[in-house]
Amino acid sequence: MRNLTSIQPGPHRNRTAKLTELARSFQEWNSASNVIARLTRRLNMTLSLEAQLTILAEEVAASVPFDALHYRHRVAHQDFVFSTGVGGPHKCEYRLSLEGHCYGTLTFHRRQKFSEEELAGLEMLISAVIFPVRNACQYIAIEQAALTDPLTGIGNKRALIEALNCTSALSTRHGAPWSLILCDLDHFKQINDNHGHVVGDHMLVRVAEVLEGAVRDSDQVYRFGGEEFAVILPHTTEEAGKQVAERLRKAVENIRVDGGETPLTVTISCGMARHLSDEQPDQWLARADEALYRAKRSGRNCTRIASGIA
Ligand SMILES: Nc1nc2c(ncn2[C@@H]2O[C@H](COP(=O)(O)OP(=O)(O)OP(=O)(O)O)[C@@H](O)[C@H]2O)c(=O)[nH]1
Repeated sequence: MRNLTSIQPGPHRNRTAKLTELARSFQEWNSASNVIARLTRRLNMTLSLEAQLTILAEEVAASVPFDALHYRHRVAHQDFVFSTGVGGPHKCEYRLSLEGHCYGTLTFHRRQKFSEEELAGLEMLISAVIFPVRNACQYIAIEQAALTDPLTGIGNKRALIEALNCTSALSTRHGAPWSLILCDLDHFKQINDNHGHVVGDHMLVRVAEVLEGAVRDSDQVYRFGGEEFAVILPHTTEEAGKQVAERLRKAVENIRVDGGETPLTVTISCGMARHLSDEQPDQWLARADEALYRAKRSGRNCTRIASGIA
Protein backbone atom coordinates (compact mmCIF):
# COMPACT_ATOMS: atom_id res chain seq x y z
CA MET A 1 0.00 0.00 0.00
CA ARG A 2 1.28 3.49 -0.83
CA ASN A 3 1.39 6.20 1.82
CA LEU A 4 0.82 9.54 0.14
CA THR A 5 2.96 11.69 2.45
CA SER A 6 2.98 14.53 -0.08
CA ILE A 7 -0.73 15.23 0.56
CA GLN A 8 -0.83 17.80 3.35
CA PRO A 9 -3.97 18.99 5.16
CA GLY A 10 -4.97 22.60 4.36
CA PRO A 11 -4.68 25.32 7.05
CA HIS A 12 -7.19 24.77 9.85
CA ARG A 13 -8.75 28.26 9.72
CA ASN A 14 -9.93 27.72 6.13
CA ARG A 15 -11.43 24.32 6.60
CA THR A 16 -14.96 25.25 7.62
CA ALA A 17 -15.26 27.60 4.64
CA LYS A 18 -13.85 24.92 2.34
CA LEU A 19 -16.37 22.36 3.61
CA THR A 20 -19.24 24.76 3.06
CA GLU A 21 -17.99 25.43 -0.46
CA LEU A 22 -17.64 21.71 -1.08
CA ALA A 23 -21.23 21.04 0.08
CA ARG A 24 -22.51 23.81 -2.18
CA SER A 25 -20.57 22.67 -5.24
CA PHE A 26 -21.71 19.06 -4.69
CA GLN A 27 -25.31 20.18 -4.53
CA GLU A 28 -24.85 22.26 -7.68
CA TRP A 29 -23.22 19.35 -9.51
CA ASN A 30 -25.83 16.88 -8.29
CA SER A 31 -28.79 19.01 -9.29
CA ALA A 32 -27.31 20.85 -12.28
CA SER A 33 -29.64 20.87 -15.21
CA ASN A 34 -26.95 21.84 -17.74
CA VAL A 35 -26.45 19.16 -20.36
CA ILE A 36 -22.76 18.38 -19.82
CA ALA A 37 -23.09 18.11 -16.02
CA ARG A 38 -26.14 15.87 -16.35
CA LEU A 39 -24.50 13.75 -19.03
CA THR A 40 -21.29 13.18 -17.03
CA ARG A 41 -23.28 12.52 -13.86
CA ARG A 42 -25.40 9.89 -15.61
CA LEU A 43 -22.41 8.30 -17.39
CA ASN A 44 -20.55 8.03 -14.07
CA MET A 45 -23.28 5.79 -12.71
CA THR A 46 -22.72 2.86 -15.03
CA LEU A 47 -19.95 0.73 -16.49
CA SER A 48 -22.31 -0.82 -19.02
CA LEU A 49 -21.32 0.28 -22.52
CA GLU A 50 -24.89 -0.23 -23.73
CA ALA A 51 -26.29 1.91 -20.92
CA GLN A 52 -23.71 4.64 -21.59
CA LEU A 53 -24.58 4.76 -25.30
CA THR A 54 -28.29 4.92 -24.47
CA ILE A 55 -27.60 7.87 -22.15
CA LEU A 56 -25.51 9.58 -24.86
CA ALA A 57 -28.28 9.07 -27.43
CA GLU A 58 -30.88 10.58 -25.08
CA GLU A 59 -28.75 13.60 -24.19
CA VAL A 60 -27.66 14.26 -27.80
CA ALA A 61 -31.24 14.00 -29.08
CA ALA A 62 -32.26 16.84 -26.75
CA SER A 63 -29.76 19.26 -28.37
CA VAL A 64 -28.98 17.82 -31.81
CA PRO A 65 -31.86 15.77 -33.21
CA PHE A 66 -30.75 12.79 -35.32
CA ASP A 67 -32.46 9.88 -37.06
CA ALA A 68 -29.99 7.11 -36.22
CA LEU A 69 -26.94 6.50 -34.06
CA HIS A 70 -24.56 3.59 -34.64
CA TYR A 71 -21.61 2.60 -32.50
CA ARG A 72 -19.26 -0.26 -33.31
CA HIS A 73 -16.11 -1.53 -31.70
CA ARG A 74 -14.21 -4.77 -31.50
CA VAL A 75 -13.68 -5.40 -27.82
CA ALA A 76 -12.32 -8.59 -26.21
CA HIS A 77 -12.25 -10.34 -29.63
CA GLN A 78 -15.96 -9.70 -30.16
CA ASP A 79 -17.84 -7.14 -32.22
CA PHE A 80 -19.87 -4.81 -30.05
CA VAL A 81 -22.59 -3.03 -32.05
CA PHE A 82 -25.12 -0.54 -30.71
CA SER A 83 -27.79 1.00 -32.95
CA THR A 84 -30.76 3.20 -32.41
CA GLY A 85 -33.10 4.57 -35.09
CA VAL A 86 -33.02 4.24 -38.86
CA GLY A 87 -30.42 6.15 -40.90
CA GLY A 88 -30.76 9.22 -43.16
CA PRO A 89 -28.54 10.21 -46.12
CA HIS A 90 -26.39 12.68 -44.12
CA LYS A 91 -23.94 11.39 -41.58
CA CYS A 92 -21.10 12.47 -39.33
CA GLU A 93 -18.66 9.97 -37.92
CA TYR A 94 -16.35 10.17 -34.87
CA ARG A 95 -13.55 7.84 -33.85
CA LEU A 96 -13.30 7.72 -30.07
CA SER A 97 -9.53 7.86 -29.48
CA LEU A 98 -7.72 8.27 -26.21
CA GLU A 99 -4.00 7.91 -25.42
CA GLY A 100 -3.35 6.20 -28.74
CA HIS A 101 -6.16 3.65 -28.37
CA CYS A 102 -9.43 3.57 -30.27
CA TYR A 103 -12.60 2.89 -28.28
CA GLY A 104 -15.03 2.61 -31.15
CA THR A 105 -16.68 4.65 -33.88
CA LEU A 106 -19.87 6.67 -33.45
CA THR A 107 -21.94 7.57 -36.50
CA PHE A 108 -24.96 9.89 -36.50
CA HIS A 109 -27.37 9.83 -39.47
CA ARG A 110 -30.02 12.36 -40.42
CA ARG A 111 -32.29 13.33 -43.29
CA GLN A 112 -31.21 17.00 -43.05
CA LYS A 113 -27.61 18.13 -43.13
CA PHE A 114 -26.00 18.85 -39.75
CA SER A 115 -25.17 22.55 -39.30
CA GLU A 116 -21.72 23.70 -38.13
CA GLU A 117 -23.19 24.65 -34.72
CA GLU A 118 -24.77 21.23 -34.38
CA LEU A 119 -21.49 19.50 -35.23
CA ALA A 120 -19.68 21.64 -32.62
CA GLY A 121 -22.35 20.68 -30.06
CA LEU A 122 -22.04 17.00 -30.94
CA GLU A 123 -18.29 17.15 -30.45
CA MET A 124 -18.69 18.72 -27.00
CA LEU A 125 -21.06 15.95 -25.93
CA ILE A 126 -18.85 13.24 -27.41
CA SER A 127 -15.77 14.57 -25.63
CA ALA A 128 -17.65 14.03 -22.34
CA VAL A 129 -18.29 10.40 -23.22
CA ILE A 130 -14.78 9.26 -24.18
CA PHE A 131 -13.43 8.50 -20.67
CA PRO A 132 -16.54 6.59 -19.49
CA VAL A 133 -16.59 4.61 -22.78
CA ARG A 134 -12.89 3.78 -22.35
CA ASN A 135 -13.64 2.52 -18.81
CA ALA A 136 -16.60 0.47 -20.03
CA CYS A 137 -14.52 -1.13 -22.82
CA GLN A 138 -11.76 -2.00 -20.37
CA TYR A 139 -14.34 -3.47 -18.00
CA ILE A 140 -15.71 -5.70 -20.79
CA ALA A 141 -12.17 -6.85 -21.62
CA ILE A 142 -11.39 -7.66 -17.96
CA GLU A 143 -14.70 -9.49 -17.49
CA GLN A 144 -14.09 -11.45 -20.68
CA ALA A 145 -10.54 -12.36 -19.62
CA ALA A 146 -11.86 -13.68 -16.30
CA LEU A 147 -14.14 -16.07 -18.21
CA THR A 148 -11.64 -17.20 -20.86
CA ASP A 149 -9.05 -19.96 -20.82
CA PRO A 150 -5.84 -18.22 -21.91
CA LEU A 151 -4.40 -21.29 -23.70
CA THR A 152 -7.32 -22.23 -25.94
CA GLY A 153 -9.33 -18.98 -25.97
CA ILE A 154 -12.58 -20.81 -25.09
CA GLY A 155 -14.64 -20.37 -21.91
CA ASN A 156 -13.02 -21.51 -18.65
CA LYS A 157 -14.45 -23.25 -15.59
CA ARG A 158 -15.96 -20.02 -14.25
CA ALA A 159 -17.75 -19.46 -17.55
CA LEU A 160 -18.99 -23.06 -17.49
CA ILE A 161 -20.37 -22.73 -13.96
CA GLU A 162 -22.15 -19.48 -14.91
CA ALA A 163 -23.59 -21.12 -18.03
CA LEU A 164 -24.72 -24.21 -16.08
CA ASN A 165 -26.52 -22.01 -13.51
CA CYS A 166 -28.32 -20.16 -16.27
CA THR A 167 -29.03 -23.29 -18.32
CA SER A 168 -30.41 -25.28 -15.36
CA ALA A 169 -32.83 -22.48 -14.53
CA LEU A 170 -33.96 -22.18 -18.17
CA SER A 171 -34.34 -25.93 -18.58
CA THR A 172 -36.40 -26.27 -15.39
CA ARG A 173 -38.56 -23.28 -16.28
CA HIS A 174 -39.29 -24.08 -19.91
CA GLY A 175 -38.96 -27.86 -19.82
CA ALA A 176 -36.81 -27.84 -22.98
CA PRO A 177 -34.16 -30.58 -23.15
CA TRP A 178 -30.55 -29.52 -22.53
CA SER A 179 -27.59 -31.87 -22.57
CA LEU A 180 -24.09 -31.67 -21.14
CA ILE A 181 -21.08 -33.59 -22.41
CA LEU A 182 -17.84 -33.89 -20.45
CA CYS A 183 -14.80 -34.97 -22.50
CA ASP A 184 -11.48 -35.98 -21.02
CA LEU A 185 -8.35 -36.69 -23.09
CA ASP A 186 -7.12 -40.26 -22.70
CA HIS A 187 -3.60 -40.91 -21.39
CA PHE A 188 -2.74 -37.29 -21.98
CA LYS A 189 0.03 -37.48 -19.39
CA GLN A 190 1.98 -39.69 -21.82
CA ILE A 191 1.95 -36.95 -24.46
CA ASN A 192 3.39 -34.47 -21.96
CA ASP A 193 5.90 -36.97 -20.62
CA ASN A 194 7.08 -38.19 -24.03
CA HIS A 195 6.92 -34.99 -26.08
CA GLY A 196 6.95 -32.12 -23.57
CA HIS A 197 4.40 -29.57 -22.40
CA VAL A 198 4.68 -27.39 -25.53
CA VAL A 199 3.42 -30.28 -27.68
CA GLY A 200 0.82 -31.10 -24.97
CA ASP A 201 -0.40 -27.50 -25.05
CA HIS A 202 -0.59 -27.60 -28.84
CA MET A 203 -2.69 -30.74 -28.64
CA LEU A 204 -5.09 -29.05 -26.16
CA VAL A 205 -5.47 -26.08 -28.53
CA ARG A 206 -6.22 -28.42 -31.47
CA VAL A 207 -8.78 -30.37 -29.41
CA ALA A 208 -10.55 -27.14 -28.44
CA GLU A 209 -10.63 -26.07 -32.12
CA VAL A 210 -11.94 -29.42 -33.27
CA LEU A 211 -14.63 -29.57 -30.57
CA GLU A 212 -15.80 -26.06 -31.45
CA GLY A 213 -15.82 -26.93 -35.15
CA ALA A 214 -17.85 -30.09 -34.58
CA VAL A 215 -20.79 -28.50 -32.76
CA ARG A 216 -23.42 -25.92 -33.72
CA ASP A 217 -22.85 -22.20 -33.17
CA SER A 218 -25.53 -22.29 -30.48
CA ASP A 219 -23.60 -24.99 -28.54
CA GLN A 220 -20.85 -23.86 -26.17
CA VAL A 221 -17.49 -25.51 -25.53
CA TYR A 222 -15.51 -24.89 -22.30
CA ARG A 223 -12.18 -26.03 -20.91
CA PHE A 224 -12.93 -26.68 -17.30
CA GLY A 225 -9.89 -28.62 -16.18
CA GLY A 226 -6.38 -29.38 -17.43
CA GLU A 227 -7.39 -31.90 -20.11
CA GLU A 228 -11.14 -31.80 -19.54
CA PHE A 229 -13.65 -30.06 -21.78
CA ALA A 230 -17.39 -29.53 -21.44
CA VAL A 231 -20.02 -28.90 -24.09
CA ILE A 232 -23.47 -27.50 -23.33
CA LEU A 233 -26.10 -28.37 -25.94
CA PRO A 234 -29.37 -26.40 -25.90
CA HIS A 235 -32.57 -28.07 -27.10
CA THR A 236 -30.85 -31.43 -27.30
CA THR A 237 -32.42 -34.70 -26.15
CA GLU A 238 -30.47 -37.58 -24.61
CA GLU A 239 -30.40 -39.46 -27.93
CA ALA A 240 -29.19 -36.39 -29.86
CA GLY A 241 -26.65 -35.61 -27.13
CA LYS A 242 -25.24 -39.11 -27.42
CA GLN A 243 -24.87 -38.67 -31.19
CA VAL A 244 -23.04 -35.36 -30.67
CA ALA A 245 -20.69 -36.96 -28.12
CA GLU A 246 -19.86 -39.70 -30.62
CA ARG A 247 -19.27 -37.11 -33.34
CA LEU A 248 -16.89 -35.23 -31.04
CA ARG A 249 -15.05 -38.41 -30.15
CA LYS A 250 -14.52 -39.30 -33.81
CA ALA A 251 -13.48 -35.76 -34.72
CA VAL A 252 -10.81 -35.78 -32.01
CA GLU A 253 -9.55 -39.19 -33.19
CA ASN A 254 -8.70 -37.54 -36.54
CA ILE A 255 -6.44 -34.87 -35.04
CA ARG A 256 -2.79 -35.11 -36.11
CA VAL A 257 -0.14 -33.08 -34.31
CA ASP A 258 3.50 -32.96 -35.33
CA GLY A 259 5.35 -35.16 -32.85
CA GLY A 260 8.66 -35.90 -34.60
CA GLU A 261 8.83 -39.11 -36.61
CA THR A 262 5.13 -39.98 -36.48
CA PRO A 263 2.17 -37.64 -36.09
CA LEU A 264 0.62 -37.69 -32.63
CA THR A 265 -3.00 -38.68 -32.11
CA VAL A 266 -5.26 -38.56 -29.09
CA THR A 267 -8.66 -39.90 -28.08
CA ILE A 268 -11.30 -38.71 -25.64
CA SER A 269 -13.73 -40.36 -23.28
CA CYS A 270 -17.14 -38.73 -22.95
CA GLY A 271 -19.84 -38.63 -20.28
CA MET A 272 -23.24 -37.29 -21.33
CA ALA A 273 -26.11 -36.20 -19.09
CA ARG A 274 -29.36 -34.50 -20.01
CA HIS A 275 -30.66 -31.99 -17.52
CA LEU A 276 -33.38 -33.33 -15.23
CA SER A 277 -36.19 -31.04 -14.14
CA ASP A 278 -35.35 -29.15 -10.90
CA GLU A 279 -31.81 -30.52 -10.96
CA GLN A 280 -29.13 -28.22 -9.50
CA PRO A 281 -26.11 -27.43 -11.73
CA ASP A 282 -23.69 -29.30 -9.46
CA GLN A 283 -25.91 -32.41 -9.51
CA TRP A 284 -26.07 -32.26 -13.32
CA LEU A 285 -22.30 -31.88 -13.54
CA ALA A 286 -21.79 -34.74 -11.06
CA ARG A 287 -23.97 -37.12 -13.14
CA ALA A 288 -22.05 -36.25 -16.33
CA ASP A 289 -18.80 -36.76 -14.42
CA GLU A 290 -19.96 -40.17 -13.18
CA ALA A 291 -20.78 -41.17 -16.78
CA LEU A 292 -17.31 -39.97 -17.85
CA TYR A 293 -15.77 -42.06 -15.07
CA ARG A 294 -17.60 -45.13 -16.43
CA ALA A 295 -16.33 -44.35 -19.95
CA LYS A 296 -12.76 -44.30 -18.59
CA ARG A 297 -13.33 -47.55 -16.73
CA SER A 298 -14.82 -49.15 -19.86
CA GLY A 299 -11.48 -48.82 -21.64
CA ARG A 300 -11.57 -45.10 -22.75
CA ASN A 301 -12.29 -43.67 -26.24
CA CYS A 302 -16.02 -44.24 -25.74
CA THR A 303 -19.19 -42.46 -24.55
CA ARG A 304 -21.35 -43.34 -21.56
CA ILE A 305 -24.73 -41.85 -20.69
CA ALA A 306 -25.72 -40.76 -17.17
CA SER A 307 -28.68 -42.48 -15.59
CA GLY A 308 -31.83 -40.40 -15.34
CA ILE A 309 -31.84 -40.65 -11.52
CA ALA A 310 -30.12 -37.78 -9.70
N1 LIG B 1 0.52 -29.56 -21.63
C1 LIG B 1 -0.40 -29.39 -20.68
N2 LIG B 1 -0.72 -30.43 -19.89
C2 LIG B 1 -1.65 -30.26 -18.95
C3 LIG B 1 -2.31 -29.05 -18.77
N3 LIG B 1 -3.20 -29.19 -17.75
C4 LIG B 1 -3.10 -30.46 -17.31
N4 LIG B 1 -2.16 -31.12 -18.03
C5 LIG B 1 -1.70 -32.49 -17.90
O1 LIG B 1 -2.71 -33.41 -18.13
C6 LIG B 1 -2.29 -34.67 -17.58
C7 LIG B 1 -3.47 -35.34 -16.95
O2 LIG B 1 -3.04 -36.59 -16.50
P1 LIG B 1 -3.98 -37.62 -15.84
O3 LIG B 1 -4.97 -36.92 -14.92
O4 LIG B 1 -3.14 -38.68 -15.23
O5 LIG B 1 -4.86 -38.17 -17.00
P2 LIG B 1 -4.47 -38.93 -18.34
O6 LIG B 1 -3.01 -39.17 -18.48
O7 LIG B 1 -5.13 -38.18 -19.44
O8 LIG B 1 -5.17 -40.31 -18.11
P3 LIG B 1 -6.70 -40.68 -18.16
O9 LIG B 1 -7.50 -39.42 -17.97
O10 LIG B 1 -6.91 -41.64 -17.04
O11 LIG B 1 -6.94 -41.29 -19.49
C8 LIG B 1 -1.16 -34.36 -16.59
O12 LIG B 1 0.04 -34.77 -17.13
C9 LIG B 1 -1.20 -32.81 -16.51
O13 LIG B 1 0.10 -32.26 -16.29
C10 LIG B 1 -1.95 -27.95 -19.62
O14 LIG B 1 -2.47 -26.83 -19.55
N5 LIG B 1 -1.00 -28.18 -20.56
